[in-house]
Amino acid sequence: MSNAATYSDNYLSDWHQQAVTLQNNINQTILGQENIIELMVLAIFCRGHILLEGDVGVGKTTLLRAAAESLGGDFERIEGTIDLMPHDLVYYTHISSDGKPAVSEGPLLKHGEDLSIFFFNEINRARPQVHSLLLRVMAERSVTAFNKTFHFPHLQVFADRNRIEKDETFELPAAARDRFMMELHIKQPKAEAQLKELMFNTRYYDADKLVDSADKAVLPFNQLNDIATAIQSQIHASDAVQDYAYHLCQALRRPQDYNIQISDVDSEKLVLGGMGPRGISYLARCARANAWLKQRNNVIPEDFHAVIRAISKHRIFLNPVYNYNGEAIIEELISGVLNTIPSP
Ligand SMILES: Nc1ncnc2c1ncn2[C@@H]1O[C@H](COP(=O)(O)OP(=O)(O)OP(=O)(O)O)[C@@H](O)[C@H]1O
Repeated sequence: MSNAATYSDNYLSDWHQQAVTLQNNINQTILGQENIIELMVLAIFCRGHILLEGDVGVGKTTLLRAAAESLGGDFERIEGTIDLMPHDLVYYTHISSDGKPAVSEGPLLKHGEDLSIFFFNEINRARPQVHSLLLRVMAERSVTAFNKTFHFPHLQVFADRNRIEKDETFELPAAARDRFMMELHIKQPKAEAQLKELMFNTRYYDADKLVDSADKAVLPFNQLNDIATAIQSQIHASDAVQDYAYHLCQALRRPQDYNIQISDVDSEKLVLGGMGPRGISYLARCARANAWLKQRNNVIPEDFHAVIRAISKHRIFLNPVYNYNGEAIIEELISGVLNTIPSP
């Protein structure tokens, strides 16, 4: 299959340049996370929500703030706490300057249609009632309050959660995790030079200053929906590539049908649930966006390989007997699938 074809449409190439600028901008702020940043850029151009998870102090919040600042539009941030209630996102009550009780629009409502990024820090510290409201907002980009429906057509939710601290937290249910296009796992950089840089370069000591140093609003955020639609309609997937992607998804769901062997695991009983239609369509959309970012007008198997982990891992549910080693097994399953399904 040829992967040399490049798209000719000016609209797509102008936007490609802007996507590269966005990517470089975030990379200049955050050290050693090139792969994660590339995936975030893909999610942004597919209009997908992102959940970031990692160890403590690895720069999750700083990365999400840097991405939000670079994107432009109005930005709102909320801290997940155990006492946060759904209405705290929608309105708050206070005593106004004339001494009377008053109700004002909360973080979700106050920016109207200009709300571009809703950043939910430590999402798993918030209660399930709050998660449910957020789910609706993520799925429908709207919320009903004061007898009226408010719309946020440009909204993208970025959330993070700490991988280590699980006390007094509320795990996100499967349905909530499925609404996130990608779940990204961030680790500290491995390279000695980068770790020394993070240790000794004062630039990285103050996250506020660091985020402030990035160029702001490098994209017209309110046109992202249009470019996302154009990418999906103009980047093609041949029948052979569609077959390939179909079998990737099937094999992740039913590895036994593809004779995929995983050490010490009964493949017949391994997977309880895999990617549903939302997940597989996210996979196809991100593969198209990846082809576009690599300046091709056709999708190739490598486009699926680039995004499959970020999209499928949080959608694969194992038989509980394998949960003790779940992460390693899912990784082995994905590698097994990629090695087994023949590329067209
Ligand atoms: N890869 C990185 N690039 C730039 N700065 C980093 C990086 N990793 C950590 N830092 C710096 O470390 C500090 C902590 O970062 P941050 O608060 O974003 O981490 P976190 O993962 O969100 O922490 P927590 O787990 O407590 O929520 C900040 O000053 C940030 O600038």
